[in-house]
Amino acid sequence: MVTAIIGAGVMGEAILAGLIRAGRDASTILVGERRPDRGAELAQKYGVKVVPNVEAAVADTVLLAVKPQDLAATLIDIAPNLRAGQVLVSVAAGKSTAWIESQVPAGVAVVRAMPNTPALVGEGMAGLSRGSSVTDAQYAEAESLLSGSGQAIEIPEYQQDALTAVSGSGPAYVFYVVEAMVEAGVQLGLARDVATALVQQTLYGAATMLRETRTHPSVLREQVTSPGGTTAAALRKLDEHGVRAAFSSAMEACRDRSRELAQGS
Ligand SMILES: NC(=O)C1=CN([C@@H]2O[C@H](COP(=O)(O)OP(=O)(O)OC[C@H]3O[C@@H](n4cnc5c(N)ncnc54)[C@H](O)[C@@H]3O)[C@@H](O)[C@H]2O)C=CC1
Ligand SMILES: O=C(O)[C@@H]1CCC=N1
Repeated sequence: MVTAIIGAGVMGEAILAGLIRAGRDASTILVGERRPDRGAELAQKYGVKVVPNVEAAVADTVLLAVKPQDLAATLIDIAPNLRAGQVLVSVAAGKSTAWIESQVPAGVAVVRAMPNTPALVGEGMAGLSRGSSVTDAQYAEAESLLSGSGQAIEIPEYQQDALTAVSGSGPAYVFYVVEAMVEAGVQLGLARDVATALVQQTLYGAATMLRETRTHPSVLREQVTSPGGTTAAALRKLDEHGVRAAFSSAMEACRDRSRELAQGS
């Protein structure tokens, strides 16, 4: 079974790294990347073969990791080389299976997936949705592309825009919060490297508590919050600045942008 990754930028590399980490033989992976220097970099780093995207398109399973705005042109390029029975997995934000199916030969099994960048370190979270003609075996093959780099769940396609707002874009919100905490620590007089180390380990520890205790986050937050203490003073300020409401409206904007991308803009 040969797997191809067409578009090997941030996300394409994250999935490629996951496949290699999961034990997939590099000789069974083709990369179709239009930037020659980027292709050469990945060939050297992972031992995969880099080929023109039209050649990559003949693989048993083809993962498309180009920008949503580049997907139509990419499908026009590769459609003549696709055939019924192949599995085509797209990670392009907003792009529906129905639309992709309309661009490729009948019988190609289309799966829409929304991964995230922690896939690069084996801790990704991906949501997958089947198109109109995907067998269980074909779905399992698509899932194996993503599960090598973290967790993968199946969701109804109408929920893909919401999932994008939570886990697809979610790492960016976390990194944004980290930046804000480090800057605030520096403002409070800590050296930048000290503030960075404190924030990183705090994030890692809190994430590990969430995963290992399986306790509701509000309970974990209360454990930190002594009555009349320091944390209560900080949380009151976060509420005063509307941080919860800001997350709600940011994630609605993310969902809406995913819907707009479906229309091609
Ligand atoms: N970056 C992220 O956190 C996530 C991105 N995605 C989706 O993944 C896709 C890729 O995003 P990124 O990796 O961030 O973009 P990127 O810009 O880093 O990578 C896209 C790559 O595709 C290549 N490319 C474009 N057209 C091509 C073609 N016709 N043939 C061969 N190569 C071609 C580009 O040279 C580039 O290397 C997007 O559709 C995005 O919606 C999904 C989940 C998370
Ligand atoms: O920002 C974007 O459009 C992509 C999709 C999800 C994460 N990054």
